Amino acid sequence: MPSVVEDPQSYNPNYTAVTYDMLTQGVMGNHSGYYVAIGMVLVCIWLFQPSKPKCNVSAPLYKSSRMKWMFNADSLIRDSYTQFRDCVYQIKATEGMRTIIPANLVGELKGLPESTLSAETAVSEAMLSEYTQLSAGAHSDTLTLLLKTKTTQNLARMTPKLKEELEYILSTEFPACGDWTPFKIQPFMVRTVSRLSGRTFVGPALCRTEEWMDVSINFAITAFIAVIKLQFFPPWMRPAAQYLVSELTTIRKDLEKAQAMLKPLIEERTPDSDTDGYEKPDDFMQWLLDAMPDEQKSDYFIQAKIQLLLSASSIHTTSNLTTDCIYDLAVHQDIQEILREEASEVLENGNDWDKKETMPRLKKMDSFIKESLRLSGNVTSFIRKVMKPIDLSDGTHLPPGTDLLTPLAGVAVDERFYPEPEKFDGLRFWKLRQQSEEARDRWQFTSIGDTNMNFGLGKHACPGRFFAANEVKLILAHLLLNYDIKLKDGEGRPKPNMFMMTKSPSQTAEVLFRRRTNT
Ligand code: HEM
Repeated sequence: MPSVVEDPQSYNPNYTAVTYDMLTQGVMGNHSGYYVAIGMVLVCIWLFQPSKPKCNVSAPLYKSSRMKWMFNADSLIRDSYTQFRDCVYQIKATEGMRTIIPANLVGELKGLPESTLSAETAVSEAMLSEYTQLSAGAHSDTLTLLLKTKTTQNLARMTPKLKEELEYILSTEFPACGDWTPFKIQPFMVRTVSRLSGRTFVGPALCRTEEWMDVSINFAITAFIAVIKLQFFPPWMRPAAQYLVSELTTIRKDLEKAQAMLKPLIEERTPDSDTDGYEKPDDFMQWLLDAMPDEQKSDYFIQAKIQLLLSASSIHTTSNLTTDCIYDLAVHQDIQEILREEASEVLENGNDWDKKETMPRLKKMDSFIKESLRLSGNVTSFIRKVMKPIDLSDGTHLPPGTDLLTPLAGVAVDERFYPEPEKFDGLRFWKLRQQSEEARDRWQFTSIGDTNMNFGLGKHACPGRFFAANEVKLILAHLLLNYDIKLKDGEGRPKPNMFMMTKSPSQTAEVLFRRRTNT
C-alpha cells in the first residue's frame, strides 16, 4: 500500500487529499482491532453491494472494478477515454453511475443554468454536505464574487505582502542549502501556501499562528476522511452511522476554533469602520465583512465557515501544483535557466512585484506551470447533476438525476489537442502564444476551454485561479532566483499518489536544493 494518498481540497470532490497514513489513523483511532473488524465487514458490504439504480442514459458502459476507481482512477479514465473519446459513456463509480461527457459535447452544457444542470447539488451530494457541512450554502455567491472581484483585482497590491511572508517562512523553515541539501518539499509547500493565502484571507496577525494554520490546513483533510468513511455506509444507514464518524465532531470543533480566533479580530474592526481616518485592513476578512448585510456582520460562525471553505478550496490545490512544478523543475534542468532568466528580466531590480504587469510578463513561467498542471492535475472535471432533461446534439438524452463528469486525464493526453502529449514541454503553451496576434492571450495558465478543463468550465469555473497563478509564480520565481534544484542521484520524478479520483504529488520524496552564490 502506498504510504500516502491524495490530494486535498475543497468542498469539491475533485480536490481532496489525505495520506493513506492519515486515513488509516483517522479510520482506526485508538481501537484498531475493533475498527479493523468493523472496517472489513463494511468494505465487503460496500464492495459487493448491488449497483445503484441505473440512470436511464443510453450510452455504453466502461466495465471496471470499484477498486480501480478507488486506487487507479487516472488509468481508468485514460483507458476508457482511449476507447470512447468522442462519445458519451458511463462508469460505475464508488458512489454510483457517472456519465462521462466528451470534450466535443461539453460546450453544449457549460452555459446551462443551475436549475437545469447543477454544480452545487453535485458537489454537495459528493461531499455529503448534509453531514459534513462542506457547503457555503446561501453564501456561495458572495464567496465567488469576492474572489472574482476583490481578490483578483487586488493581486498586484497584495503580492509584496505575500513575498514578505514567503521570505519569512523560507528564513525560518527552509534549510540553508550551502551545498546540495535533500529536502521534503511537499509538506513545506502546504505550510507555505497556507501562510501566503492566509495573509490575504485573514491578515498577518492570524496567518502565522500555528492554531490557524492547523485548522486551515486540516479542515479539508478531516472532511475528506469523513466523506470516505460515510461513503462506506449505504445512504439509508448514514443518519445513524454519522455518530460513528469522529471526524464530523472534529469538523464542528474546527469551526468553533476558527470562530473563536476570528471573533476578536472582527470585533476590533466593526466599531471603527465608520470613524474618520480609520484605515480598513486589506484582506478577505474585511472584504467579506463589508459585503455582508448588517445583521450578519457579527455572525462569526458564517465567517468561520467561509474562511475554512476558502482554505479547503485553495491550500492543497495550490500546494500540490507548486510541488509538482518543483518536481518537474528538478527533472527538466534546462528549463530552470530559461525561467530564471525571464524572472530576472521581468523583475529588473528584484522589487517589481507590486507592478500589475509583472505576473503577466512571466509568460514562459506561465506556460511551464500550465504544462505541469496538464500532466499532473485532476483526473476528472465538471462535476454536475442534471436537474431537468437535456438532449445533446449526438442524440443522447440525459434525464434528471444523471451525474456528469468530464474525462480530464484523457483529454489532457489526447494528441489531437496536445501533440506529443506524453512529452513534458515547459514552453508548449508559450510557443502556441507566439504563433499569432490572436493567440497571444490564449493558452494562459488561467485560460479555460472545452479541452482545457483543469479549472472547470462555465459559471462555476474556479474563481481562485488568478490568485493561485499569482502565488505559484511568486514562489517559483523566488526559489529559482535563489536556488538550483535537482533530483537525487539515480532517482526519477517522484511518483504521484492516487486515491478516490484524486491525484497528488508524493508527500515523502526529497529533492536537492543548493543556494545560488551569485544572488
Ligand atoms: C491550482 C489550484 C487550483 C485548482 C486546480 C482549482 C480547481 C478548481 C476546479 C476544477 C473547480 C470546479 C470548477 C467547475 O466545476 O467548473 C474549482 C472551483 C472552485 N475553486 Fe478552485 N482551484 C484551484 C485554486 C483555488 C484557489 C486558490 C481558490 C481560492 C482562492 C479556489 C476557490 C474555488 C472555489 C470557491 C470554487 C467553487 C466555485 C463555484 O462553485 O462556483 N480555487 N477549482
